[in-house]
Amino acid sequence: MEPAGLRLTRPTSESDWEIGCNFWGHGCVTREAIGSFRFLSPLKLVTFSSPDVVSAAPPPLPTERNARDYVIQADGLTKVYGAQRALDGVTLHVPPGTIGLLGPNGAGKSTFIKCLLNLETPTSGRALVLGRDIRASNRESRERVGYSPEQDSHIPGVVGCEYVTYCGQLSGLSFKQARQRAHEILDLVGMGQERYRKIDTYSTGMKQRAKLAQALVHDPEILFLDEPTNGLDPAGREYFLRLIGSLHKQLGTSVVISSHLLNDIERICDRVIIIARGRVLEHDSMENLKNRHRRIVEFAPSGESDRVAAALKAGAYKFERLSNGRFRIESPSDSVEWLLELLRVHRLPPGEIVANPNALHELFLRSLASADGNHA
Ligand SMILES: Nc1ncnc2c1ncn2[C@@H]1O[C@H](COP(=O)(O)OP(=O)(O)OP(=O)(O)O)[C@@H](O)[C@H]1O
Repeated sequence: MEPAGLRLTRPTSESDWEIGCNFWGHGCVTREAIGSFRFLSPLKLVTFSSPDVVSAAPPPLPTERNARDYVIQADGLTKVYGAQRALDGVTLHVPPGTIGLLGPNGAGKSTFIKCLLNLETPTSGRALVLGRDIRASNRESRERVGYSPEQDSHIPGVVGCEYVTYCGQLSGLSFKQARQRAHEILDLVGMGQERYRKIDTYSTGMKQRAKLAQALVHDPEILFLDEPTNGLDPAGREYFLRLIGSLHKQLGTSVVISSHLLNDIERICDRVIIIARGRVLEHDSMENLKNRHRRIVEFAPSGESDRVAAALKAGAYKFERLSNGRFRIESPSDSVEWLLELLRVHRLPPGEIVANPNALHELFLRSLASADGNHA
C-alpha cells in the first residue's frame, strides 16, 4: 500500500538505484523517511514502485525534523569488540528530560554513550543526537553536548579553574566567556577555593565536581554523565543528585545519567532505559514503569500479625512475611480497597499500607533475570 504523501516511481538511472538502495537500507518509505533521506543525502529524492517492498518496511527512521521530540534516536546500534557484543541492536527514541541509563557492570552503558558521542565507531546501525547523525559529529555538535566520562579526564598539572576554562574554550567559548562561565559553574557544583589547586591533588569527590563543571561550562543542550556519583560521600552525593535532577527543569538541559545505582536513578530521573548484555530491556517513563509493577503492596500491621496472616490465607492471597514484620502481598487489583475491606471484615487493627514498594528494583531484577534466561 502506498503511504500518504509519497509518490512511488521507478528509479530512472543507475545512480538513482544506488541512492534508493542506500535510502532503503536505512529505513522505510514514509513521510518521516523523506526528511531522513534528505538528511543523509541532499542530492536527490528516490522512491520505489514495488508495493511489496513498501509493505515490508521496517519501523520509521529517526529524522532531523523530529529532533525536538527526541534527543536521542538510535536504530540497530551495534558495537562489537572481538567476540564481545558490547551493544547489540539498540533501537530507541528518547524524548528530552532526565534519563537514567541503568544496568549492571559490563552492560554496555559506557559503550552506548561513547558511540553517541562519536568516541567509538559503531559496528553497524546508526543514531542521531539532537537530530544530528553521530557520524557527522563535529565542533558544532560538541558545542551542544556535554560529557563527563567515568574515568578521570583532567590534564595533569593543571589547576581546576584553568581546566574548566580550557574545556569551555574547546567547546567554542572565547577565553573571557570561558573563564567567567568556569567560575560560575564551579560555584554551582559546590567547589570553593580548591579550584585554585592542581586537580591531581583533589579527592575523588572533588574530581567528580570538576568533571561535571567541564561538562556544563558551555551550557550544553544535552549532558552525558557516566557514573557521576561514584566516589562521593553521602553529602556530596545528595548535592550532586539534586543539582543533576534540577538541570532539565531549571535550564532545559536534557541529562543522560548512567548508573548501576537504582536509588540514584529512581530519585532524579523521569525516564529509564534498562540495559544488560548490550540490549535494551526496558525503556519508558518512570511513571509508566512503576505503574506496570504496581501490583505489590506492603502492609505493616500495628498488631495481631498472626491474625492478619490467617485472614490473608483464608482469602487465598499470595503473601510472604518479611523479617521486619511486614507483609508483602500480591495485590489482586491496582487499588488497596480489598485490603481495607479485609481488615474491616476481620476486625483487624489498621496499619501502614505501601503500594508498589521498590518497583524499579523489582523491574530491574526481573529484566536481568529474563535477559539471563534468554541468553542461556
Ligand atoms: N575497548 C574495549 N575493548 C574490548 N571490550 C570492551 C571495550 N570497551 C568495552 N568492552 C566490553 O564491552 C562490554 C560493555 O562495556 P561497557 O564499559 O560499555 O559497560 P558498562 O555498562 O559501562 O559497565 P561499567 O558499569 O562496569 O562501566 C564489557 O564486556 C566490556 O568488557
